[in-house]
Amino acid sequence: MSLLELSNVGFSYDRRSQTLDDVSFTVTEGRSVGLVGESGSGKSTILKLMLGLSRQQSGEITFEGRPLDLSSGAFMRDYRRKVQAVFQDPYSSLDPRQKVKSIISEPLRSLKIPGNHDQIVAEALSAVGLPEEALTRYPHAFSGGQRQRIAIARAVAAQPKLLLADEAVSALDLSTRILIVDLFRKLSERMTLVFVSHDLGVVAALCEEMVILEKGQIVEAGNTQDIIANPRHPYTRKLLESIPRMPCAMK
Ligand SMILES: Nc1ncnc2c1ncn2[C@@H]1O[C@H](COP(=O)(O)OP(=O)(O)OP(=O)(O)O)[C@@H](O)[C@H]1O
Repeated sequence: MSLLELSNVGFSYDRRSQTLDDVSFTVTEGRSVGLVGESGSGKSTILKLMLGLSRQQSGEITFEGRPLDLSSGAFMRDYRRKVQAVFQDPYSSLDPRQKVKSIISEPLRSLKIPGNHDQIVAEALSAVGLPEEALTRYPHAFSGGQRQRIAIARAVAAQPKLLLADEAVSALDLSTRILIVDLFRKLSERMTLVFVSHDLGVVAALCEEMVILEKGQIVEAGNTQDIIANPRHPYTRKLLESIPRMPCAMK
């Protein structure tokens, strides 16, 4: 079943240059998708549109068959519950004045999610592999990798259907990156993952499908193994040649 679908999406920040041009792809429920491209190719812009933070100038984005209705508070509340995101920088994405328990439970409060929040937070913490003692500490007491685990726990606490990750392992050192990629892989068994990265190696190790973006246009999309085995576009071949060796070994 199609969970999220972009159809002929066009977007420009200044109307002089086209940031996204006729972008179409489908995120199928249960199938992890990697969005790959070099810096400036438009990956974060796609994510921004997917999150409803900006509106495309042409084309359509649908979730569960319904167009995103950014003007409807009720639609967006429901959407935010179902679609959560993790970003690149685990240092700036967590409020330093709040304890971990409050950080992870924030979406539960703001989205008015019913149930025992303490229990939901404990489950989210355990899902990301952090001990219970973490709840009473502040973000500064944690390493970059642990902070990213806290950000992931916050994103999964509301049990979203779709988890969007924007360069979520790029700021981490290599050994930590491998552990966090592994965590995303485990989570992708429970929810659909869209993983944005400039690193095709990480995406190839993690995602069942890939969308390759060059200068705001999709140049290739499909099953990851097929694309790796038989890249059709020169840009895909170029990205494949630049794969660092270690992330490939994670498979
Ligand atoms: N707020 C903005 N205002 C104007 N132009 C922008 C803005 N944000 C991004 N851009 C431009 O849009 C293009 C796509 O940027 P985007 O951040 O989506 O790419 P990206 O593939 O995610 O790159 P990176 O990995 O470096 O973030 C770039 O040319 C960028 O300079």
